[in-house]
Amino acid sequence: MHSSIESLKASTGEASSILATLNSIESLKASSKLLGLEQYMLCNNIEIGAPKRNQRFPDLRGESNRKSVEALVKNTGTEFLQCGLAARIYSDVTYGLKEARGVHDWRNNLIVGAATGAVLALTTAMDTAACSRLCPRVPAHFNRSVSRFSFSFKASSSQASGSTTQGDEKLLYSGVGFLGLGIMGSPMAHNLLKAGYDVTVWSRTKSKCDTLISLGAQYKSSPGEVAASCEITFAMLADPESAVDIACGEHGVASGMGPGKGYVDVSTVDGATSKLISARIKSTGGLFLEAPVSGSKKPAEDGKLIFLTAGDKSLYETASPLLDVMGKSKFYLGDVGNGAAMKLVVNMIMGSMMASFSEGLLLSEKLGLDPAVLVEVISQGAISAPMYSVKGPSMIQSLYPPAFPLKHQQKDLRLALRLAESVSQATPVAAAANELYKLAKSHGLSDHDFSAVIEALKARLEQKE
Ligand SMILES: NC(=O)C1=CN([C@@H]2O[C@H](COP(=O)(O)OP(=O)(O)OC[C@H]3O[C@@H](n4cnc5c(N)ncnc54)[C@H](OP(=O)(O)O)[C@@H]3O)[C@@H](O)[C@H]2O)C=CC1
Ligand SMILES: O=CCCC(=O)O
Repeated sequence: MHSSIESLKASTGEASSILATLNSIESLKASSKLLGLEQYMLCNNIEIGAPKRNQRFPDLRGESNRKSVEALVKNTGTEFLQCGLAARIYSDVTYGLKEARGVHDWRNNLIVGAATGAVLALTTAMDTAACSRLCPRVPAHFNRSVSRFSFSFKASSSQASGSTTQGDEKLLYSGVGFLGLGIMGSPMAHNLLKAGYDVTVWSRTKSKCDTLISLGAQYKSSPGEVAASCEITFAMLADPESAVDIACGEHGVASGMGPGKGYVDVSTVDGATSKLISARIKSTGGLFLEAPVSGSKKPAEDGKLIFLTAGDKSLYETASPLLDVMGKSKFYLGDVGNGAAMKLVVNMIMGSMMASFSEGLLLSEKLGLDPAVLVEVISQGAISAPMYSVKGPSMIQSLYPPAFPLKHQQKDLRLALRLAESVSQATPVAAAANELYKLAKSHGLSDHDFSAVIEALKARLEQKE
């Protein structure tokens, strides 16, 4: 009788200790869910666990910049929170067990270890499910999820061994295509590669792909093949003609598109061209986003472009992490055509500014003023713009290394003037500037930087003298 009472007491003690443990687990589950931290991070594309292989140690690769420092702070914060959560679970369950059982022995340690692991696994699984519900348009492999802790270790070991085998990391990357590796396309694709994405490239001139291939990019022999092998394909092409040809022509992007795929055209074209491409892409079941960029060669290299996007909002959301790798900001402007229009208005202003600046530099010289001092004066006043400080010194030396080719600036002015005409607005300043760029082209300056427009003015002045 006595022994059965003792064994009943013992089993009651065990039961209450298990109950206390379960209560601790429940309260911790609730508090971690209330915090919602992991879910917030997932839905905002903040890395959970260790950074991706190719994103680690940017300072060692000489790529340290504002973004890498931010990423470092975010990752450190995340890992700090995860450690904090584990520590709290451990201490709460230890306390609960000790209170319930009145002793602290190896059994407590065993139960505490199991409970901590179980709660972390459970909250991870619940967060993943919740985020899938909250972010339904983000494809599964963009969700940094599954077993984060085991992933962290796998990522670490692949970094440590320097292996190019991606293993589970492949789950996290989407195949990203990039077409058109000119002045802008090359650094943009390079930044995607550096960020760890699985990039496939194509350019009309195959040799333009060589550097990126040597850095790990894949190559396909047509735009259609790139689109077929990638979930999202970007294109950075010269003008409306090449943009249409590459998207809709034989072996073009559309031939490789289909449901679940997206095409993002970052070239500067007019709205009508963009709409035509959009219709063709959408006829395949794919999604389309126009996303012309503000910013030139250096911002492209630094990942500081400004995206002016319009089109399928869901593609905008899916592509956002990629845009964030290549740019410092992005605007979503609604229907296809609005991104193109915004870009053309911006470049119309820029073309006129550069023509006016050129006129001022030549006039200051003629008046016996030092144009270098003019550049300095401008840089300190209300009309200061980075463009004047960056281009002014080389213009004074008659040097025009191409960052933004003059032929593209003239193309943008031509398209902007047509756009203004479509709404019956007079644009006399832009029209005059356009004439100067046309003149510069006729002097063989198409492939020089657009600041070479000053040479057209010089030629005109010489003619008059
Ligand atoms: N440079 C700048 O500062 C900026 C440019 N832009 C815009 O970005 C786009 C690209 O500019 P950028 O990189 O400077 O120009 P580039 O002239 O350096 O590159 C143009 C790209 O288009 C490709 N291309 C040209 N014609 C054809 C064709 N018929 N068929 C297939 N491909 C073709 C070229 O291929 P390949 O070389 O392989 O032959 C190259 O990859 C333009 O629309 C421009 O207006 C926008 C913002 C800034
Ligand atoms: O389209 C070219 C834009 C260049 C720039 O924004 O500096």
